[in-house]
Amino acid sequence: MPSNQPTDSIFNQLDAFGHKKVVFCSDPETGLRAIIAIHDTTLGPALGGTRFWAYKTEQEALQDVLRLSKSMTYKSAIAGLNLGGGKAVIIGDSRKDKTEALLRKFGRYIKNLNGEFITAEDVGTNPRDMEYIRMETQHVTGVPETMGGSGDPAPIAALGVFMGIKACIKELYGNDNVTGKSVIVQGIGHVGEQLVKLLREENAKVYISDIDDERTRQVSKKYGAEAVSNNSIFDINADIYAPCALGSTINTQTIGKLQCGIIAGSANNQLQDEALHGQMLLDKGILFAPDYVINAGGIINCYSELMGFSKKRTMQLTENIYEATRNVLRLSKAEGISTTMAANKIAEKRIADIKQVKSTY
Ligand SMILES: NC(=O)c1ccc[n+]([C@@H]2O[C@H](COP(=O)([O-])OP(=O)(O)OC[C@H]3O[C@@H](n4cnc5c(N)ncnc54)[C@H](O)[C@@H]3O)[C@@H](O)[C@H]2O)c1
Repeated sequence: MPSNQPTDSIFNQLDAFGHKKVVFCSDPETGLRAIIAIHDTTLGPALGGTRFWAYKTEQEALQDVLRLSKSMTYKSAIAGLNLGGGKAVIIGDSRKDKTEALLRKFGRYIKNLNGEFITAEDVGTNPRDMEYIRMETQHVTGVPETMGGSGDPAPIAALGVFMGIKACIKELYGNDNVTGKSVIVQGIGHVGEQLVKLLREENAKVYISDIDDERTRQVSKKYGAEAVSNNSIFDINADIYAPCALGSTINTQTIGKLQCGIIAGSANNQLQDEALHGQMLLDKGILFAPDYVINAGGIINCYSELMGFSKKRTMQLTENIYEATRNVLRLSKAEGISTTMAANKIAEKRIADIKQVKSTY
């Protein structure tokens, strides 16, 4: 690394994360400002969602897309998919700045990558948005069922998280029964709401919190979940904390407050510092289901769509998250390492093995 570069130099950041390619998309006419990050394509094309978010700074957007795309590499690897890792962020307020022209222009940028990057929904985007992108490029999944796609991946993502929760319960309690367990679901958007539904169907006690008060009221009423304020969630004595909003909610401050035995949710990059906070959770005896292991249902849905969608196969692959989580927990226990380190080891081994396979022509 050149020594005369500031530590926040873009190139230094790319080197630190090990990215293959990062594309900056700027189109003043539509207002598009986006970053597409392709982390690794050893296992296949880089697939990852497009997040539409009002980042405070460009630096924050870059950090997010670099972190998220790297975890997509690991997510697909551990789920056994033939996909690499990528992600995109569009900078803006999804409720105000989203237009057909902006999304289609973004689609043109994806088209120019010739299949090296394939996208899908993420926070701030939905199947309708994918439909616009689809008008410009075929390299998009999660398009509506009416257009031959698999639709919203959120229910499958929630099923995967539910399987991860069950695997953790099995580890702590000896059986994987959710009934009677108490769960805090933070963020009741596309995935969070579906998770609340699955938990309530098996009679878990569910607490919910969201920055959107109206939505909290609706979901609370619909499923019989108890609404709590976002400020007080770490004061609640629940068995499980399921972060389903944005990343970095697990940090030195919140770990100090957490009273649960299990953390398992859908949000990407839940640990503010993977090594430090993974170890802190291990030391405190909190079982952490690595986010990218248990939230792989969404990517599995997208992968199925690329392979010719089969609901049955998608469900089977998603249910396998139970066993994938169990494998991570076993390795963590056997080697006395954090669950994130254990998951990374399993994912990195698969990538290294397949790189070796692909070295022969
Ligand atoms: N949608 C998928 O298929 C999928 C798949 C895998 C992982 N994920 C991840 O799961 C998380 C949720 O995804 P989603 O599709 O449900 O997004 P979403 O935008 O539908 O929902 C996010 C919810 O979190 C709420 N929220 C935002 N900040 C909050 C805060 N500080 N505290 C409490 N609530 C807050 C929002 O109001 C919203 O209701 C994201 O991190 C996403 O990357 C989603």
